[in-house]
Amino acid sequence: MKTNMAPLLPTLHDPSALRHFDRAQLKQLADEVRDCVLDNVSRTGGHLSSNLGTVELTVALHHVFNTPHDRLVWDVGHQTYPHKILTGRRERMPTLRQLGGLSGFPQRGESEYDTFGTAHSSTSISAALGMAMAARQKGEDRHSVAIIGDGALTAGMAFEALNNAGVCDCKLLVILNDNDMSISPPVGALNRYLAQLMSGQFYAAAKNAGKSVLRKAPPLFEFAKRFEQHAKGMVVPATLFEKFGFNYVGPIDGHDLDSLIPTLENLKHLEGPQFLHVVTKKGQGYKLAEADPVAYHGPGKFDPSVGLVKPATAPKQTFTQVFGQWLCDMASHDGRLVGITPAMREGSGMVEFEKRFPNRYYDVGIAEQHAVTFAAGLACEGLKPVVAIYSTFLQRAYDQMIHDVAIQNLPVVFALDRAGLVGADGATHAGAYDIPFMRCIPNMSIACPADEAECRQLLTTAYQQNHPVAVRYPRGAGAGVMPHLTLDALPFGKGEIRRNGERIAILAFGTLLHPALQAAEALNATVVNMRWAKPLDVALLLRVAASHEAIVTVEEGAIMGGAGSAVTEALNAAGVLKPVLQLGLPDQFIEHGDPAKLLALQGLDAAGIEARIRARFPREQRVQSPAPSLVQFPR
Ligand SMILES: Cc1ncc(C[n+]2csc(CCOP(=O)(O)OP(=O)(O)O)c2C)c(N)n1
Ligand SMILES: CC(=O)[C@@H](O)[C@H](O)COP(=O)(O)O
Ligand SMILES: [Mg+2]
Repeated sequence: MKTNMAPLLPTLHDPSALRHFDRAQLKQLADEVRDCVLDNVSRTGGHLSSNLGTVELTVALHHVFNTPHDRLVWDVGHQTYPHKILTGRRERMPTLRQLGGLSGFPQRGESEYDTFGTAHSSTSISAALGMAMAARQKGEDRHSVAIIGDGALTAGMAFEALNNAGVCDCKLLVILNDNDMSISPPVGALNRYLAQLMSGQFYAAAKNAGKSVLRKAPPLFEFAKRFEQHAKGMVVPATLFEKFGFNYVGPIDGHDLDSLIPTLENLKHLEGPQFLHVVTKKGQGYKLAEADPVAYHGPGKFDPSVGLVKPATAPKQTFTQVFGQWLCDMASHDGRLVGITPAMREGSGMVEFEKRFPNRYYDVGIAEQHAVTFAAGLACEGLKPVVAIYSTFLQRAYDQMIHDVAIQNLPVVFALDRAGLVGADGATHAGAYDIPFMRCIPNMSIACPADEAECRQLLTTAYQQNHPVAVRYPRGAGAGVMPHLTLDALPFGKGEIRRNGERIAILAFGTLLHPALQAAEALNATVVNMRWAKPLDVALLLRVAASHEAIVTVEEGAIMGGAGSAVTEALNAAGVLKPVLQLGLPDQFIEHGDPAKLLALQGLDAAGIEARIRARFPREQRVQSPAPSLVQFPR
């Protein structure tokens, strides 16, 4: 709805003013916020369709609640651009997800309105419950509101929190933002249940019961009656959430401020845990995103008047695509293969696999822990599960990896996408820790392909093993070494010398082999493509160590406990005294920005690797090995 009123956003520096806006002003404000989201995301790229869907909800929340005193906890946080725009960050929106700019997610350090840092899903109810109980314990009068999507609600963690919250006496409101979408169409029994809640049949059966429940809460009953008359919203009891101990209200139209605002106002005055079911549309207000919310979930830059267009020249093949093709080829070859994704079908390159092998494809929802144990069960019965999972999301399933897969030594392949820095999503999504956290697990192996061709070969090698193996590869494209479409493997646990030089041997794990090779040209160093962080090719390492003055290890992962640490451990164990320079990601979180720039800032591009080696091992000085008397080796 466009009006002739002067724009409201430019003079709105925090949400306190909008608390006094009338309904017409709030509607105008929502329109302005939506335009602002579309305009900015089309210039920066980012999570578009989820944000277009939360505009009215955000306006209503900041209108009704006394933020930041009242706590809004957004789940995932990829839908918080309207919240950022309304909380003093509108002018910084052009910097979104860029180096030094606004984060794409809530961050406590960015604004006092960002009450809880997020980006991994399904944490909001736990965090909001913690805040609500803290308020109670401290005698503070405040509301805590968790806003969680229907996709995020599929995670076990969300249900752990509901289970706890339902018996807690505190001011907690959980808002389910139900747009009937995850990144891809939602899956599972919960989705079916939510669809039932929405169905006329359920509503008809529940309406009378709803009235009797609501009579105990007169103001809510009054507006419920009004909604019925106007057929705008409805109030029904819902067995599942009520059985968890919540007072369930909804479903209501999450784009209708006339429904949202009085509902929230009334809920504010009810005692005990409250659950509001709000129905929204992903992409609301931008026709192209409404029609294709998957494509507009996280687009790059685009012209809003045209929409997303196919690039004129085919872009370089990504590691994700290499994996997707390999998965289909291996599935054609071996009927035992099953593919599992925890809600990341597109991001993990499994769209084609689902089409071609629907009975061997499992999207288990945002449920990484379940995905891994489910794979273990499949493997017990002789199937060959491939779990495609982002490195950062595997963190959720650490115990499952140890307890259910590794201890039982089950042949599960982990296709670990987004290993290393991911760029615009920042620290929460960086695949920085997988080598350290997997390397210490007995029975696990870890392959680190240096390019696309090796990625395919090492996936085959991993698949041939009779124990768990992870193959880690980064976001996007690599050196452009395209695979042959055969299913040939590389030797298990073996590296290769890629360049013979003198003095310094650079041991590269993964795609940083290529900048390492460039650096080595200038240094005349030896370069080894190690390929495996575990098992380490110790024979090759010792051979190289014997013929060089110093070792440099390079990896796109945390230095502490990483592949470089494996090298120093192996040298120590063999009683070899050799200086080792470990290059990788430092002991700090690396924020969002262009991935190449971020790597350069960490000294992990060719120039940085060369400079750091020169600084540590100047050519004019002969490299000294550590004094043997200082080190005791066990016999
Ligand atoms: C633990 C975890 N797994 C996977 C993801 C990737 N992810 C981000 S948003 C999303 C879908 C969320 O759906 P929903 O909560 O319904 O929000 P919507 O985008 O529909 O608003 C997924 C799977 C994540 N952020 N965290
Ligand atoms: C919010 C979230 O977790 C996802 O949407 C993520 O941003 C996707 O990342 P990719 O673009 O690397 O698939
Ligand atoms: Mg959703």
